[in-house]
Amino acid sequence: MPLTALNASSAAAPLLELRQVHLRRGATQVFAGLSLALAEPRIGLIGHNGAGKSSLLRLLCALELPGSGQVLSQGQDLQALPQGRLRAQRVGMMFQNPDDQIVFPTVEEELALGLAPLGLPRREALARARDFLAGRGLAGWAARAVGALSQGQRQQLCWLALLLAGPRTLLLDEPFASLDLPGQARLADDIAACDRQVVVSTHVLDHVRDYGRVIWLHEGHVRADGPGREVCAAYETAVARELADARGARAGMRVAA
Ligand SMILES: Nc1ncnc2c1ncn2[C@@H]1O[C@H](COP(=O)(O)OP(=O)(O)OP(=O)(O)O)[C@@H](O)[C@H]1O
Repeated sequence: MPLTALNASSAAAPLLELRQVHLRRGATQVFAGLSLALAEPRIGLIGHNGAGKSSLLRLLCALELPGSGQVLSQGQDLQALPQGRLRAQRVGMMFQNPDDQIVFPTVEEELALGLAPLGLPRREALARARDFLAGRGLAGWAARAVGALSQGQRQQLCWLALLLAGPRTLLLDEPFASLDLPGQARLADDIAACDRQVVVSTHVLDHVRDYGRVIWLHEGHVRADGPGREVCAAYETAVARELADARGARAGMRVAA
């Protein structure tokens, strides 16, 4: 689906929506009444460590269930959708740690897993996986053992698996973290060319600065929400102020001592 169509359909119901969501993880109340409608084709998520970015992504693909409130996919409660095909076609996630995502021993098998919701015979799913790799100049990867890939290569595999599976919304949790510079550029190009909704959590603001929408989470609340350039600039200003205050406080303590 072209991005323009994504935009047009967003006028009806957002692809994903949180309504008054409360979420507790362990001893931490992560969200207390968070509401968000996610309709734009590209959305960035930024904020300090522990702000709630991963928790939000996990809610959006039903890996975490809210204590109260609702997570909706095109107006339907995500929890009420049967696990498997229907849910897999709506939303998929690329994890921060590839080892949380990869389950099969070889690259082609891992890629074929993403096609399982289509109900293809195993042989055909594997053939499609190989074709997909060949189309990206990676034919030699097909039979490679996942355990013999580097961290960055495993992260790349996770992205390829999600891309091949092709849900309507792709949730990417710090997807650039282990990639070398060419890998980061390739992923950025892939995201730019992708005809799906993509939500990216990152600490590298340049990866989302040009997005139409960036959400800055702070301690489980939305601190700013708007065009990427404005929200990233506001975040950078706040971080600079925090650093200056902390340095000032340390200098004050040294003078007092
Ligand atoms: N598995 C867990 N069990 C208990 N609490 C957790 C768990 N994972 C995260 N939390 C808590 O939930 C809160 C939000 O964490 P989350 O991982 O969503 O933040 P984040 O913004 O993705 O952080 P980072 O930038 O470090 O990845 C934090 O206070 C964290 O301590």
